[in-house]
Amino acid sequence: MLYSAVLPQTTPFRHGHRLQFPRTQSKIRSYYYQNRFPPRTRPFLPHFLTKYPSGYRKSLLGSSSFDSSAPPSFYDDDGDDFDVELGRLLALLPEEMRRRVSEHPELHQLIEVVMDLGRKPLARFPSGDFVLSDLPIMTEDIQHATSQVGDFMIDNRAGISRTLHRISAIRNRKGAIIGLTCRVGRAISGSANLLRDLVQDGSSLLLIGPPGVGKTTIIREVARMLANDYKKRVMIVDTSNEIGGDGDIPHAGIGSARRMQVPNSDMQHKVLIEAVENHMPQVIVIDEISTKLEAMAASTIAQRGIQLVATAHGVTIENLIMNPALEMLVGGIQSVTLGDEEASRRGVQKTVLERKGPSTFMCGVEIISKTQLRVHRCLESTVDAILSGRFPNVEVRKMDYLKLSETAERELFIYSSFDKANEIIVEDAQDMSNEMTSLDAFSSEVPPNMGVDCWEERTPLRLFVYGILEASVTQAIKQLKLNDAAIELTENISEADALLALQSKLKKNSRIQAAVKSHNTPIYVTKTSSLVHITKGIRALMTDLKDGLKDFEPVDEMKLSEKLDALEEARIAIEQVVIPKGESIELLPRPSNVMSLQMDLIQKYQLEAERIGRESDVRLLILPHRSRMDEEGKISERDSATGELDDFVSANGDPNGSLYIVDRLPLLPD
Ligand SMILES: Nc1ncnc2c1ncn2[C@@H]1O[C@H](COP(=O)(O)OP(=O)(O)OP(=O)(O)O)[C@@H](O)[C@H]1O
Repeated sequence: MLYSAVLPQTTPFRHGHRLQFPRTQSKIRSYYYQNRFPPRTRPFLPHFLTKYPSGYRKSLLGSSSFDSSAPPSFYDDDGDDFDVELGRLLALLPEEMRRRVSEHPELHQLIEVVMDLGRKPLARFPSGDFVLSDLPIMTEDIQHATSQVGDFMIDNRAGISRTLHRISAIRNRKGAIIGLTCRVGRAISGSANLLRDLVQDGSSLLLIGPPGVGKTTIIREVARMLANDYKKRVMIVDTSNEIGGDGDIPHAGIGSARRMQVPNSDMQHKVLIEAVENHMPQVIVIDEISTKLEAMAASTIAQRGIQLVATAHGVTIENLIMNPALEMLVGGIQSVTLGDEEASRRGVQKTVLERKGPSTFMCGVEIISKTQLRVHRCLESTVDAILSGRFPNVEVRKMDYLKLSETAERELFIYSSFDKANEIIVEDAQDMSNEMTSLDAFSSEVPPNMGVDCWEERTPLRLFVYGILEASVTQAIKQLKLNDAAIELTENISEADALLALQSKLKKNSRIQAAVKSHNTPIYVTKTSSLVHITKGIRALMTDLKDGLKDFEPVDEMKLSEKLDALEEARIAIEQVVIPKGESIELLPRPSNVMSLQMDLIQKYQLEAERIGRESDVRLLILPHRSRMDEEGKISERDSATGELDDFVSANGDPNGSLYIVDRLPLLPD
């Protein structure tokens, strides 16, 4: 039964009011679910407050009416505690909003409620935003909500006692709260099962992912798993009380793991060290490492042999390598100048980037979505591979939630899947009660080196379309009967795998030409925007890129490495020679697009540079003061920014270059 269907049987769902629920019905449901699902595999059940004595129910409806004589932990594995906790978040909302959100079919997947003064309130669901009221939010609505939550700390976050919800405030310049983001927190049994083998091994794990992808939820479950299932002494350093929930008694979702609160986020690194020195933990769990000090503290802890499980914001391991505050987590990066002999033996530039030392973490996990992860079992090897322009070994692990019936019950199913040389192996969906069997099978079947294919195979081809209607492209994709996920249209040229453009339009846009040139993106042009030509173009690019992926991608990776190398060279030259010594310095010869990147960096330091040398020997000379560029420098810069398509074709039009001509249409006017 849906939560919304339960609500009409209750009295108005307001702060301080008791909810009524027919006892007989609850007994039937409890019996049904307890027999249907083994512990820890039961879904979140919509029956509301079924097993609490009525006096206790009242205490769950708002922090101000919280009854301290209530049992220390009301959370158990039945899942219905989530309904209680969701109720406490919804109690922050005015009645009309509460009713509308309660009637939403995705109530149990609710992510956040957003209330901004003078605007219509929104509920965020996985399927998108839903307007909760036609009336704008008023000051009283915000006051009503904030009066029921704990104190807002320096990070502008507050919680609701004994729940996992996070209430974040937006303030005006005078400090008054004018907006709230109310994030629903959940303890999800099974959410870390894809990592169970690594957790059990004692590996230190670094989880990275963008905001809201589910990092905290996974890390909370890892803490519980380690403490309860593997009987480890686990200490959580809980910077915003998000892992263990608000209040002094931690949420039952962390099991028997202990939790240290952090007075303010600047103190996180100190509390980390204190945790080790005072409480003899075997495992430390920490959410959101974001500063150099925190990264240093984490690396100190790892050196003491403590299993560390942590999260950081970022999308891929590469993002960490590029982040000066966090690069230490992966061992730190340094620029090394090789001797001529060594450079030619390795076939690389004289200056290369290398990992400085051991990584703080054994494994890295990129969280792609709530159901998909990429595991780098050996983070050090991944970093070394990225720095040297190779593809890292990576395991793709997937989990799926399947809807079982129209009653919106959910049961967790698990897939273990990976790709091996274009072959996709997906094990049968299994009931969670069999999850360990599934995982064991998975772990033993994962080949030690899965290489590039497993990474690339699942990534859709990102296409930047120029001068052609997106609707036509979508229609062409349909005509070709391609998988929906095979092509993704992107508006960001730098992340595109290919460009599909109308020839006449592309010729007129030198900015796009320069951009694709600097990213080395293959171009496909059509002479007309007819569906026939577009379809031909897409077929050609799919075939080329599929066939050429292996030859093509490593080249791009090499290019990335060269860019990193060149930028690091420029940075070191500026910071160690030009600025402190006031001397000019020549960089190594580089391709023109890489020099443009170096030039951007130099300008960020408010310095200027000249291009010197000829042909293959062109390089930048960084000047110690602001000076006018000589004519040669100006001309080269202008050329790269506004170069004609003709130049571009002559530079890239060879069969091994990045220019592809659809249906052999000539690019230049006949
Ligand atoms: N496996 C899951 N199934 C359903 N909902 C989930 C799952 N994992 C997380 N969520 C929900 O998604 C939202 C975001 O999760 P969470 O706070 O863990 O993300 P996060 O990556 O830590 O975010 P941030 O970086 O902003 O702190 C929450 O409402 C959470 O309850």
